[in-house]
Amino acid sequence: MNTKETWNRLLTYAGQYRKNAIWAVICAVISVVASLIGPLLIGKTVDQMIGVGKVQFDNIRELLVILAIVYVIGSLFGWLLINLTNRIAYQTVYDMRRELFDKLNILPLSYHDNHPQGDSISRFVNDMDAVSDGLLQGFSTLLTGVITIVGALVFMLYISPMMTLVVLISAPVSYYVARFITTRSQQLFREQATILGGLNGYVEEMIGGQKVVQALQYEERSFSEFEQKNQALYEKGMRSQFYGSLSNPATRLVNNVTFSIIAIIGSVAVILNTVTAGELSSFLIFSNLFAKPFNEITGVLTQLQSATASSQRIFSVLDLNPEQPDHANALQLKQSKGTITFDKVKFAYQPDRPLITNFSLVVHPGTRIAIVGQTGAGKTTLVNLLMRFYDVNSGVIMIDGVNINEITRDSLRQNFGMVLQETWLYGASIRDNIAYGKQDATDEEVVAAAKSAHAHSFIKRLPEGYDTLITGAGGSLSQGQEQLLTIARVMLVDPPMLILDEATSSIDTRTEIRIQKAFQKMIEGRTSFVIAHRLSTIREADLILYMKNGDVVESGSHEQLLASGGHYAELYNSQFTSV
Ligand SMILES: Nc1ncnc2c1ncn2[C@@H]1O[C@H](COP(=O)(O)OP(=O)(O)OP(=O)(O)O)[C@@H](O)[C@H]1O
Repeated sequence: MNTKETWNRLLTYAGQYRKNAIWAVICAVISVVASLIGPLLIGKTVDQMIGVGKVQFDNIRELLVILAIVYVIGSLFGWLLINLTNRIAYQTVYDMRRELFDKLNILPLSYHDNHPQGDSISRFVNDMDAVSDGLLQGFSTLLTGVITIVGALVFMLYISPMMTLVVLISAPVSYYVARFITTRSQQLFREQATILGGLNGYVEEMIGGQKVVQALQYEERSFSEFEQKNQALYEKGMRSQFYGSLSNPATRLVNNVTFSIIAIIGSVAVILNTVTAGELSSFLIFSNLFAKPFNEITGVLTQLQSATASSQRIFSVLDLNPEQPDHANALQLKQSKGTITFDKVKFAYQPDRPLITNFSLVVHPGTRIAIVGQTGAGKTTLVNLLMRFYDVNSGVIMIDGVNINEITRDSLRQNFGMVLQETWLYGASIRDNIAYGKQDATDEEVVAAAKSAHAHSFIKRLPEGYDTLITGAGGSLSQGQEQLLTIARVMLVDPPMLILDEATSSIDTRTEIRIQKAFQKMIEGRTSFVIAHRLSTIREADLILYMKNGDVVESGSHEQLLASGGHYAELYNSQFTSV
């Protein structure tokens, strides 16, 4: 999307607030015209003081009153203009944020799998800010700037075309001096932003990995790497600020020289009676008013460029294809019986890298299935397909004999309870976290679910009990406790089928026993898929699927698979027999 298309699109958002925009233009015109009438009145006032003893006090009083009124009106409309542009900018960004959030919710999971979270967050926060700043500054500065330049030029031409010529010659000089400096400083600012980004990333990594940093005694190296980046940022920051600080004084110098030249030429013109002293005063003020917006517009251009780049990043997400919507006649899956059929399923994340090549299986209600296999074997992929986070390339997956592609995604997912290794809790009370899948749950139901999940006793010991607030990342809860809460969450919804991912990381023995008990209780009577890491879970499963390179290469009970002496037996012998 090029710059023009981007701005057209951005303005269609702002265009919804056309009424405000029209009022903003009217306010800009009035405030600028008031600021231009001011110097004319000042000139006229000066001309009322013709010489010693020849001062027209009555006229001066009248002119000064009018001048005061004009300036008050100008300020009032200037203030209204700022408020209106604020409103347009914030409403536009409000709409874009809403649309982006909505979009992130309906994008296929492949988007989230393939894009770093930080990048999506940055589009949400930094890019939105850049757009809002661009609109805010761009709109008012460009509008008032352009009207001021045109207005001041007209008034200057009216007073003295010759002096106007001098101003017109100096304006480009001032503009190019400013541009020369800002181009250099912008380049440095960009480099500074890149270094800053790197530094942020580094600090984020180091804070996130503090445990590992300390465990591997990486602190000193980490500090010296930080020091290097910090030093680079300091140097670049100083240089960019140095260049940035040159722009204003340099252009002011050019403007002051012009001002002096005009003053000299103007004084001669006054002596020669071609202009009055008052007109010269007006002209000098106009020449200042004329030069000012050039600098401001140059400054705003950078902001507009950054707003353009940010809008493009936002629009590129908004333009992505959302998840294929449900079929118009898609069925609502009520309470499933729990029969699942995979029939000749083929799937690949990337067309040129086939993963699941031909998978068929019939799972009867209440079957406990353990999925085992090396890392990257495709265990999570199987889950992704069951939940329709991804759709199969060919073949079908059926639930109670119905193709899952013919079922609404919401009702399909409601039939599965999922407990993953990476627990997800959000910033709310423990009660709200448990009730996340059933908003209207009563307190009794929440407590009952927590009890079934063996979470009640630890929750009760917390000072605030069920009202304990969870901070974003789980706060002070242990990993095992977090998992118990997610189990309680699933218990509350009471789905007919389950997908569980057993934690591989070490959890204290007592919590681990609790989790196992909770898992066992949850699994009772339900069709369940467990990505299994514990021997007990695997042994107790009705069916073990051994996956390798995306395919199920062996399936059967523990005894059957051991007896066949294949991959599973090898895994069992290498991992579990020594325990
Ligand atoms: N979103 C994705 N896009 C592309 N390739 C992917 C994606 N997710 C997984 N893969 C690839 O598919 C293969 C199977 O991955 P999967 O996550 O299913 O393995 P897994 O058995 O669950 O592994 P682990 O035990 O480590 O979690 C891997 O080679 C992985 O790199």
